[in-house]
Amino acid sequence: MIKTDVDGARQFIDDEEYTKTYEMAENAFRQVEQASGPGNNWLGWRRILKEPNDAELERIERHAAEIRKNADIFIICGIGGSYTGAKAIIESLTSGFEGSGLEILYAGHHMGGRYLHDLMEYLKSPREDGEPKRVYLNVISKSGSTLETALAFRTIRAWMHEEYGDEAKNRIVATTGESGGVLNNIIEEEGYAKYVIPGDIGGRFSVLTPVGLLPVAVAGIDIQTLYYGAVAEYELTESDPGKILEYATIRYILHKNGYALDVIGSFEPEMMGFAAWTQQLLGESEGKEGKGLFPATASYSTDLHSIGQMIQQGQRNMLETLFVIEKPISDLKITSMSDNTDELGYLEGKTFHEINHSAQEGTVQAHLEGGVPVIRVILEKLNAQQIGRFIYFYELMTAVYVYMLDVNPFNQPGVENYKQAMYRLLGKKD
Ligand SMILES: O=P(O)(O)OC[C@H]1O[C@H](O)[C@H](O)[C@@H](O)[C@@H]1O
Repeated sequence: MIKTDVDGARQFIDDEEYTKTYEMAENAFRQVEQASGPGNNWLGWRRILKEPNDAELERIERHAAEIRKNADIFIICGIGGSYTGAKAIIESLTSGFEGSGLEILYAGHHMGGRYLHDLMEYLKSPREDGEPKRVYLNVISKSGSTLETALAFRTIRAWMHEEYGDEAKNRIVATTGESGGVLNNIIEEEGYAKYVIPGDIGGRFSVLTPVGLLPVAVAGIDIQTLYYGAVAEYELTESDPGKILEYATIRYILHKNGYALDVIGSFEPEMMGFAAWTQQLLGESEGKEGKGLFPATASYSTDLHSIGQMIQQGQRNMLETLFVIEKPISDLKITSMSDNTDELGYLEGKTFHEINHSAQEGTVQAHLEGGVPVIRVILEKLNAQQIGRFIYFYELMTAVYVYMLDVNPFNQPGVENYKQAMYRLLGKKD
């Protein structure tokens, strides 16, 4: 179960307003449950947990094991919902310092030429033993036409075909919509392996489809445990959505009362990928029709030394969401020393977890005193099961809360505007 601690936000909310608004949250949940709200053909993220596709999970596991055996580098080529979730899971559950074994790299998430140039140089450079690097590529795009992803894919696959010849087609895997889109034409022509993103699941809700599951399995994470964690949270919240409704109610009231920003962060750097994932999930879902809380992110305690000042004493229009991990991720202790020149002797014997926890508690106290409502979303442990639960928890909370705003959570019409202007400048026909 994902737990929440909303005491730090409730003190900013009137009881009567809370009770009245909670009924709205119940109605919004019913809209999700009965598929009766706007965008009701985009609820596949619930369907896949109600009826898990074990055959697909097994296919992904088999394929990932083969890639892990043969690859030096696995490139995740996608943007937005087509990479944020996989990146968040991988960063939360694997160490960044493995140093050997399979390396996971990212492409197609921006159009910086230097990054892609340097990535290509790195791919082309030999391994330490002088052998060429064995590169695998997973291009992920629901529409199959997103420019950032398509350009990086063109660059990398052209090189892979040159480098590996016919073998390239066994090293390139495509994850896209069932049909249509340029990517499907390429897959057909080249014979790449394909995974389908179901038509009723939008990008930012797609992490528990092959979009996220294949890269995560390639990273060595147990996707069965992850997936069934989400299933367990789905089942729990179907019969008891109380925590979700409480959270959505509070967010709705704060929004209505003029709050403009939700600063989403964690004292665990491992959770910052999820701050980015949540940022897209909430931002593209609620930021329409002049509504929505801007989802900002803050990484603690790092950012206490920069925007912490603003959170404490800037304009009073922000709430804060903290992702908390209850059980220590590490038991690393403060180093004992014979002298106390650095004056840190008073911390000897304590773990970093204890100190980080005190920093968190102190920050929450200070922010509450400074007038910032704080919501804590709590995972018991940092493991695949809890991460699966966390993903569904946020997907459902987002849908419920955005229905309360009387907004369709599942489209993103505003994203098209920059694309049209950009394509005009680039001289794209039609
Ligand atoms: O998977 P794709 O079709 O390439 O889309 C990738 C991303 O870009 C779009 O512009 C949307 O704003 C996002 O919601 C989406 O996740």
